[in-house]
Amino acid sequence: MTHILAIDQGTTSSRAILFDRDMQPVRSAQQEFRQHYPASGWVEHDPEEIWQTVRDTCRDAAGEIRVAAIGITNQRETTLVWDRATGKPVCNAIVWQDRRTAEICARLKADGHEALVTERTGLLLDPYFSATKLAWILDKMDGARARAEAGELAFGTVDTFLIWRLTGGARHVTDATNAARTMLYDIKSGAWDEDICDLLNIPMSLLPEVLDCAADYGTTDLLGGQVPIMGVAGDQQAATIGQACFTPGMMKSTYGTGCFALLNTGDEPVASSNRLLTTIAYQFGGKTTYALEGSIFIAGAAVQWLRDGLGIINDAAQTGELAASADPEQEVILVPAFTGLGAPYWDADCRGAVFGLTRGSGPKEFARAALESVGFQTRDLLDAMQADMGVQAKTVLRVDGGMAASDWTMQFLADITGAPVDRPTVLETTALGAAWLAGMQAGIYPDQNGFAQRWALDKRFEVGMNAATRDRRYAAWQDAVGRTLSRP
Ligand SMILES: Nc1ncnc2c1ncn2[C@@H]1O[C@H](COP(=O)(O)OP(=O)(O)O)[C@@H](O)[C@H]1O
Ligand SMILES: O=P(O)(O)OC[C@H](O)CO
Repeated sequence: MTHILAIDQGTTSSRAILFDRDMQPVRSAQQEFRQHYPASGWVEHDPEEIWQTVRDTCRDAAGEIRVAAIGITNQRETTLVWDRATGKPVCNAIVWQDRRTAEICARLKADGHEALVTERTGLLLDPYFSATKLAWILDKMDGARARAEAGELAFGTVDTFLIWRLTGGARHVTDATNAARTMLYDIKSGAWDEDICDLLNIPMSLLPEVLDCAADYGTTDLLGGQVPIMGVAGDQQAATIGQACFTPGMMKSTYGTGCFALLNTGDEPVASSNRLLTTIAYQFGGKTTYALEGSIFIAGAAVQWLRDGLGIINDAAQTGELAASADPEQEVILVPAFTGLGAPYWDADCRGAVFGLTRGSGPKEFARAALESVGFQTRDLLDAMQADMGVQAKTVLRVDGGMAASDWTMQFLADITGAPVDRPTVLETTALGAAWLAGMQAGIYPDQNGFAQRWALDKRFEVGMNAATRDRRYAAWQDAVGRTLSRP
């Protein structure tokens, strides 16, 4: 038995990818599931659909092959609460993109609590993170608080929920990277924070045990026999691992529904002065490595909007060609604040805007504006990282995720950031990271150095745009954002 199964439970789909002894993906299965938008700014997933799609894709990907170990990576922050006796969720999962707790966050900020939260968790007081979503569930779901106080309920991010289901309720666990995204976890001491739990009235009995990224997470009979779960990391941290960003100063950016850039900062957490997040990159053998993270809520989702909202493309892959044929004289700018803006603005209330429209603006210009918005937003993050870290930040950017397949977008990214962009041969780095954690723990895959040496370049995008054009275009973006923010 030398195959490793990686579960990648993402925002729009669940994937299972089988890796062979040489860490090559050999089989995969993917299922999309429904997005529920019950009110403006609300986003939910049905936990049973998450579970069913994971279960089915795992069985499809594994087929008859006997799996040595399972690694799990997942959309982070998304919040679930379930009954310990029945495993039944008390309500839909509240997704990371959901802004329903903006008011709770505003109130906590007004009461002066943000400094403590940031000091302990490395995060900002924003609805993005699990803590206020969990508080909302306890407050709003009938009887939830009483049941929580009686010890009947369990909280978890998606990894925890999946492990609970996979192990038949035997394990209530998470890993340090997922814990770091709850806004309830002290990333320096490595423990749940009593003060923040008190502040939000969250009983600590709800919280899972926190383990290293490579550890014993229990076993599952899902694939027949008993298969151990041996690796867990939030998807952006798994991508950081999969991109082998193990040295301080190395940085990756993943382009899926959203975009998340992580810069390895080594053994010490770096507090950001530029509204980035301080987070855990990974934890091995009880030793924590930290990262600075910039989180953008809308990247590939802007392309989905071109397809599903505007109907100007049938397939994401058409966008690059359309953008390439856009009128070079027009400079349409899309600020895709569909669910507010993330780093470095953290404006939950603003909504998207388009600038620079003329009578000649059409699908091509919209397509280009959507792809460019991803580059502009990444530049915002890299500038913030540079300001926090000095010159170290503007090294090469390693990219991955579905949208990294777009050459046009990656070239614009290099042009507008002024830094080369490296795309590896394996774009499924998130799943690779999870597979490596499990395979390494199982003694099948190489150690950290051996794994890093296997990273292989597909294509480097060199900077092509001249500095004057770059500065002018970026200034136009900053102006457009300034006019979009709810509190300029
Ligand atoms: N060739 C492409 N050009 C532009 N965008 C693309 C391309 N291929 C995929 N995408 C976008 O990438 C996203 C899918 O990436 P993926 O990593 O699967 O996302 P997630 O894990 O968030 O579901 C979608 O939003 C899609 O619109
Ligand atoms: O599902 P993705 O790949 O868009 O990632 C979601 C992130 O983990 C949210 O923080």
